Amino acid sequence: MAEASRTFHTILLPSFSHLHKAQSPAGFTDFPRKRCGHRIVVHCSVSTTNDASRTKTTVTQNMIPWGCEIDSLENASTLQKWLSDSGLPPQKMAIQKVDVGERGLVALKNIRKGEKLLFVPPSLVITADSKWSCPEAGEVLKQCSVPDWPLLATYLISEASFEKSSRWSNYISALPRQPYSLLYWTRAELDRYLEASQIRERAIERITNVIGTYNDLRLRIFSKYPDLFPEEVFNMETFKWSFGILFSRLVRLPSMDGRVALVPWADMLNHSCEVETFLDYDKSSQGVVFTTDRQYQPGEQVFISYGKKSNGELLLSYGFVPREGTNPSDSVELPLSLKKSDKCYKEKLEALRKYGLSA
Ligand SMILES: C[S@@+](CC[C@H](N)C(=O)[O-])C[C@H]1O[C@@H](n2cnc3c(N)ncnc32)[C@H](O)[C@@H]1O
Repeated sequence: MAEASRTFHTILLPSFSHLHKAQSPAGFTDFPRKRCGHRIVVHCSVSTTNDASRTKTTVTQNMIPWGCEIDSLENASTLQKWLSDSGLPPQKMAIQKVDVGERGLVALKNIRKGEKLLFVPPSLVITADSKWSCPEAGEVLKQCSVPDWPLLATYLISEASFEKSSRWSNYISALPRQPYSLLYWTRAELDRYLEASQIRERAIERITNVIGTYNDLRLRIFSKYPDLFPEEVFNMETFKWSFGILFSRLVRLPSMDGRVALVPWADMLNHSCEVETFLDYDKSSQGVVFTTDRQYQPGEQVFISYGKKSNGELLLSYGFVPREGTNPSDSVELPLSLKKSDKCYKEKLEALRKYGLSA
């Protein structure tokens, strides 16, 4: 979440361009053309065919056959049980329906200001080094030096397609089937609702980047290994989903050298503009934690900060806008231009520089 989406531009695009140059990556052809069995296949057509090695699920266009409704608690208790069975220590919070953000973490007990909460162990955190249910697919991406963002997007789809045989199945079942994201907005909606906003251009750029990233992966990798990356599973629709999940849930952990990670449980925390605390890896307790900057009574929703972002930036990455007048970090970008032919060019330039602006 916090700050992670900024890295999409700075990390993904420059390093991904090297994939273009890598016509024949080292070891590229050495991988066995092996099929990873028992995965769900996403069909965007009406079909009822059965295949011995794969469970085929027919879905209507634009529907992802995993996850749950964004406002549903249907898989929340299974997620909580799986997390505690897998090493999450007893928590002072639980997933509940909330007024701000559909689902969120709510205090079960008194929580003091300055208390460390969560303690999600590294074994429950998804990073670019997580083990693949289909190790051959992971090997191919690593050999091709695919950067973290597209690697994680592909990993998430791959694990989702393995359903119960993936170790993350309880986590993925509790993820929204369609995250709130500008990636799902049509061009007409962007033009209409973001008409006067700089965010419109950034949203179009982001959508273009996601489409470009998927097309690059398809061209350079998926088409060469169709058994590992079948198009019924790895397609534009599933990538829109996985990037929507990453934009709205990925965190950058400063104490882990800025690594990006999906942190189950911690990613149920919603954002408040009033709160200053954020998630990080705590070396002493060896888990992802945050330290409360206020006290909470039982029944109160607990928040973190996704960063000091404007309403537009929150909409761009997380698909929501805080209530009007509640975001002290809100700002708008005003493009300024100064012509050299302007009679007061020097004075205006000086005035701009004084406030840290350039012409
Ligand atoms: C990291 S997830 C938090 C958990 C999420 N509410 C859920 O049910 O899965 C981030 C998403 O939560 C929602 N969200 C977080 N903070 C919010 C807020 N202050 N107001 C409205 N929605 C919020 C947005 O949909 C955002 O994309």
